[in-house]
Amino acid sequence: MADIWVIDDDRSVRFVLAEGLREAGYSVREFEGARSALAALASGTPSLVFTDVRMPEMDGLQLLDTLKSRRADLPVVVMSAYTDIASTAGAFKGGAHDFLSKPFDLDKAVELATRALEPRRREAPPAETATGSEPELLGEAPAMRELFRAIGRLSQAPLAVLITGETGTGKELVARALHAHSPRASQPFVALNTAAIPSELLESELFGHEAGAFTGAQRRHTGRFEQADGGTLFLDEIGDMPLPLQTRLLRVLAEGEFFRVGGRELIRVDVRVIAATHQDLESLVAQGRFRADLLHRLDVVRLRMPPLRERREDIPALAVRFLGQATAQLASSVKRFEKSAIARLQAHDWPGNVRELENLCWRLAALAPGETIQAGDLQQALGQTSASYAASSAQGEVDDWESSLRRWAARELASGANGLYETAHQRFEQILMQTALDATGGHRQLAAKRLGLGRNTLTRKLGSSRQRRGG
Ligand SMILES: Nc1ncnc2c1ncn2[C@@H]1O[C@H](COP(=O)(O)OP(=O)(O)OP(=O)(O)O)[C@@H](O)[C@H]1O
Repeated sequence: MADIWVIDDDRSVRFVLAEGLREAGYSVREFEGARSALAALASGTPSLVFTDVRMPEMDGLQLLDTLKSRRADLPVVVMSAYTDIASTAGAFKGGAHDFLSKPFDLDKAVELATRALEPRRREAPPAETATGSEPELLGEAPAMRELFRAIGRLSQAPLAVLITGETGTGKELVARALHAHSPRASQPFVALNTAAIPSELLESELFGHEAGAFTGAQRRHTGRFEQADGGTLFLDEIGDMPLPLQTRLLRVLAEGEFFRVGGRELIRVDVRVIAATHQDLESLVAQGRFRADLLHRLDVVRLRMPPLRERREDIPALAVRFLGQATAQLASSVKRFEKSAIARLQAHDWPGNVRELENLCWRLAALAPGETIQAGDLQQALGQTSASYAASSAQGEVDDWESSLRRWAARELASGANGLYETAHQRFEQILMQTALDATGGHRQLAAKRLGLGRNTLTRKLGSSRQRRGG
């Protein structure tokens, strides 16, 4: 009979789990710490281990390490109340069979044991240690805990992942977390928002172009695939990709090689692709707007981000975090939410999800008059943010670059950079001018008109921008 060991310093957890497993017909031994379990290894070996993480004498991840060094094929289930990605990924990295977040459902735990004791399937290859800064995904709701567990597990296998969810639910953050905890963590993470780039430029953004490949292509440009070589490419809003490009993408994903636009050199890359969408790709396939074979290739594993209104219990912690960050970064006076304000936030429906909440907190940090924020202070601000999200999905894009800019500025400031204004301003002008020129086929007068600039101003700005770039 399978012998299961349960290791936990918390007597009640140990008791409940052991009893549940015994009732299911397993023989169970209980240990209150890692040392006694290790000592018992001398006289017998378990078929499966459940271990807690935080225990006084030796922590569960260390125990996992020791157990794995002695019996690499022993399935170990790590249990913890700490379901942040660092813990779950730490467990999976250490070779855990699974991660059980506390408090757990006993039936689920028993079912997990049954599955763990089935003949072993092929496991993901061992991973290197992840490095780099970790995005902080907050969430205590069951769906988020489940998601963190999935991220921990998936980060070790280079599978394609499709992340679905409404705008602002954290899809990009999840993609970043998958990368940061993967063996590719020290390699680049490159993101491309398909919806934010004019379709005629998308191909060269993805695959790069040679100088002279088309009007406006003065010099060679490496595409995002090349930039992401060895790392992860995050393709956001994949449902907006034009069909011809879908065909090209599919081929590149299958073959791992491509030509730059206008190029003859075959480029080989090793890129893990993570795609995201707020659209229903199945219905796009049914309408003939998305290739079914591309969907299958991208959708090896699907992660669904719950909208914020489905996890209202997470709203207080998110709001407090965002308000704290915003006041710190704006160097404004410390502010806090009154209970009534938190209740008001929890009652709101958040069409713009976490991003809307984040934007609201920035607005409050900048504008709320007092040190405490009350329900009444929220009424107007909430009306404004939600109306803008509900009004049009295009607004989402505007907010998208605004929050990217904010993140960039905060990151630069945190790393001690100076002269941000000039750098950002130059990039801003350059991007606007180049995009307008591309959209008008290089016609300066028309581009100037579309931007609302005089032709001479545009020419002057283009000249100084070229000079700066040494062109
Ligand atoms: N669980 C979370 N914890 C902390 N911050 C979060 C969380 N989810 C989202 N955010 C924050 O909310 C904002 C929006 O997240 P993100 O850009 O990842 O959403 P998205 O789903 O990719 O949006 P879109 O579909 O519009 O591109 C970001 O600033 C992100 O940091």
